[in-house]
Amino acid sequence: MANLKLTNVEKTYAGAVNVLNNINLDIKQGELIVFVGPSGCGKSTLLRMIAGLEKITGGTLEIDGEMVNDMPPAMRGIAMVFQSYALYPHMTVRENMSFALKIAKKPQNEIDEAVNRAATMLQLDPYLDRLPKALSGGQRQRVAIGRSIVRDPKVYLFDEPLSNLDAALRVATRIEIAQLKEQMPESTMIYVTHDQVEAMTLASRIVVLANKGIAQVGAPLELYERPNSEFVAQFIGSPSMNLLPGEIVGTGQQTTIKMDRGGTAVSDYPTTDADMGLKVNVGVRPEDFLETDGEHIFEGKVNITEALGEVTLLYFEKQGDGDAVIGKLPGIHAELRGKSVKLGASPDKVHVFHNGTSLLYR
Ligand SMILES: Nc1ncnc2c1ncn2[C@@H]1O[C@H](COP(=O)(O)OP(=O)(O)OP(=O)(O)O)[C@@H](O)[C@H]1O
Repeated sequence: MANLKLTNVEKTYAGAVNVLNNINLDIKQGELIVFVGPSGCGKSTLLRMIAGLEKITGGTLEIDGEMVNDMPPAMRGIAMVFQSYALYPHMTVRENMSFALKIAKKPQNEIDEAVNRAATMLQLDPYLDRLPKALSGGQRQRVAIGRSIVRDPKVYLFDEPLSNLDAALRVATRIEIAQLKEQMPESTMIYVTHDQVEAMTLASRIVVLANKGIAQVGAPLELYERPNSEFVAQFIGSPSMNLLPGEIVGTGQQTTIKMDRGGTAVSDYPTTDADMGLKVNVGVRPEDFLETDGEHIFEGKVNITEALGEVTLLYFEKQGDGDAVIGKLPGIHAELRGKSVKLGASPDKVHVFHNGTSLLYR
């Protein structure tokens, strides 16, 4: 099992298309690292460079201290699970899972043992003699994962493994992957996804990629609670964090912000005298808004309500050229539609950004 170290990794595709720069990342044995970011930011490119399927055009990749930039994929001890499963259609589940070990000329008893162990881990025992076409999408993906487990790789790479599954199967398979990780605490995994919930629930650390580089790396709740920029703040969490313009009018351990559209926000972000008058964006997650009669951060008319059962989403009438504000209140609040509502938030839930950067990370 393995530690990975990426130092100043860079990717420029043929034709001088530069897609990644200055990627510095230490991945420790046993971590499950999730790469997230907008479409086209280079998540798959980075994963494929680690796998050896794509040339690293600058910087170094080390696995357990050894530079592997020019090492062929098969020598890296890496197994990759693809979104498309890539199973052999004419082979049974057992044959699919045995294939790599057969090619490596392992003794039959060793192959059987590895396949049976992986099948049990993935609850595939009843399907070992079936062909892939006789399996559900979730079962096929489990076979694809099983095929990598039998090889006992140093590093598992997952490229959006659940994106071909329907919503219910996604959840079930996500939980299976979490359980699998628990059964293999020593294994290092890197996982690419578009799905927020997968990133939040599976990752030991999330790497947010944007603008050809790493925007922030941290534990899921660290990114949720202390995003370093408006970009990360709005990328992590759904619906996105609201950003509302204002000006700093009080500094110290707590910061007071006069909101451009009326009201006042108080944040636990500390500031100094030098910050007086600074133009900022106040960030509040929809779920952190509280209805208030007192001092409000935002006041607006509710255009639409969406009752999801446990919560109601409030979509406010758009004000100025900013994004429409969204609130998420516990319970059912259809009665708020068309009403004017005042919202506040606890100071520990009020984020403050200047020029896109969090005041905590200046
Ligand atoms: N072979 C290639 N030649 C040139 N450019 C490429 C090549 N492959 C990918 N790119 C470009 O590199 C960038 C990153 O692509 P990549 O597939 O890594 O992004 P991604 O974050 O995985 O995207 P998505 O979330 O949409 O899958 C894109 O702008 C893409 O057009």
